[in-house]
Amino acid sequence: MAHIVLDRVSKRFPPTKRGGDEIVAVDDVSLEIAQGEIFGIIGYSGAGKSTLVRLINQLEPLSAGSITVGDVPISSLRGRRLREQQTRIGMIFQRFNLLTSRTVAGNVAYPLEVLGVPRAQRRRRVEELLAFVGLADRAGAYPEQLSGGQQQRVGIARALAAEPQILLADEATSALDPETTDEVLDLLARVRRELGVTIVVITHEMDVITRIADRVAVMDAGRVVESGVTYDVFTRPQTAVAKRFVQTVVRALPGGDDLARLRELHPGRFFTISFTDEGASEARVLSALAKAGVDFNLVHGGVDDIQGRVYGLLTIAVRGDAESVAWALQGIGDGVSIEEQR
Ligand SMILES: Nc1ncnc2c1ncn2[C@@H]1O[C@H](COP(=O)(O)OP(=O)(O)OP(=O)(O)O)[C@@H](O)[C@H]1O
Repeated sequence: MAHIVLDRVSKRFPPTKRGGDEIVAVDDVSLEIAQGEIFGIIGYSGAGKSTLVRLINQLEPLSAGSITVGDVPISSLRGRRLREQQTRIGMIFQRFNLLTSRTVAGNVAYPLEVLGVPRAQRRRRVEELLAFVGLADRAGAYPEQLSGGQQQRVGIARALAAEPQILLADEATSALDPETTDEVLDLLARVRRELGVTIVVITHEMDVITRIADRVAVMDAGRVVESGVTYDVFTRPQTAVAKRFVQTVVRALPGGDDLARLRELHPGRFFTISFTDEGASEARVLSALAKAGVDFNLVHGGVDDIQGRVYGLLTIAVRGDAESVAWALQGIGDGVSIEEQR
C-alpha cells in the first residue's frame, strides 16, 4: 500500500542573483513509497535530494504537483492542520541538531512539550524511547558527553517522540565512523521492523543503501532518472549516473590503467562474467571453467552483498585457442552474462 505519494512534484527557487535564472531544485518528480518500506534517494550534491525530503514534510511549499501521506493531502494543508500532520513525520539530520543546553531526556521530551503532553506522560514516553534506542542510562547526560552514534540515537528517539508514521533521514550517518554507522542502521532497521515506520533515507553513502533500502530512486538535476528494487538498480543500472554510483560499492569492472596493468600480468583474453543469485554462483562459474580444462586466472572482481543477496562480477583471463575458450564459456551454462573486455 502506498504511504507517500508524490505526483508530478516540482520545486523552483527564485534566482539567487538579479537577472539570474530560476533554480529548478525538483523537477516533475512522481514517486510512490510503500507503507513500512525503507526507501533510499541517491544523487550527486545539488541533485535535489534534500529539497525533495523537505517537500515531503512541507518545510518548503511545492511549486507544482501534490504530495499525499496516507490519505492526507499534506501539500494542500495550511496552518494548524499542516502542523498537526508535520508532527506525524519525524526527521533526523547529519549533524544531529540536538539542543546542547538540554540533557538527553530534555531533547527527547522537547517535541512532547511543544505538543502539550502532560509531564507524567512525557516522562513515561521519554523513558520508553531511551530504552528503545539503548540509552536509558544516559538520560541525564548532555549531548556533548555522547559519541556521534549515541547523539544520533538521541536524534532518532526525539524524532519518534510524537509517534510518527514516517521518518526522514537526511545524511543521518554521513558524519559517523563505520562502526557507529552500523549501530544507527541497525536501529533504523528496528524502527521499521518493530514500529512499522516508513523511512526515507537520503545519502551519498552507497553502502548504506545496499544495506537497508528496499528500493531506491536515483536523482539527477532535480529529476528521478531511475528507481526500483535496490538489488535490481545495483545489479542492472540503466543510466550513466546510476552506473557511476553503483561502481562505488559493487566491484567495478577494471577500467583504464587497471585493465592495462592486469593485461601485463595476465596474458590471454579477458572476459567479465556477471550473475545474480537467481542465475549462478561463483563456485559454479569457476568449477565449470576448471572442468573445461582451459588455462584461466581470476584477475578482478568477486562477489558483493546487496540487501543480503549475492551479486557476482568476475573478470577472468583465459588462454587457449578460440574454440576451447568458446567451449569453456559455454560450459558455464545459463544465468550469467559474459562480456569480453577488449
Ligand atoms: N532555499 C534555496 N534557495 C535557492 N536555491 C536552493 C535552495 N535550496 C536548495 N537550492 C538549490 O536547489 C538545488 C538542489 O539542492 P539540494 O540541497 O536539494 O540538493 P542535494 O541533492 O540535497 O545536495 P546535497 O547533497 O549537497 O545536499 C541546488 O542547486 C541548490 O543550490
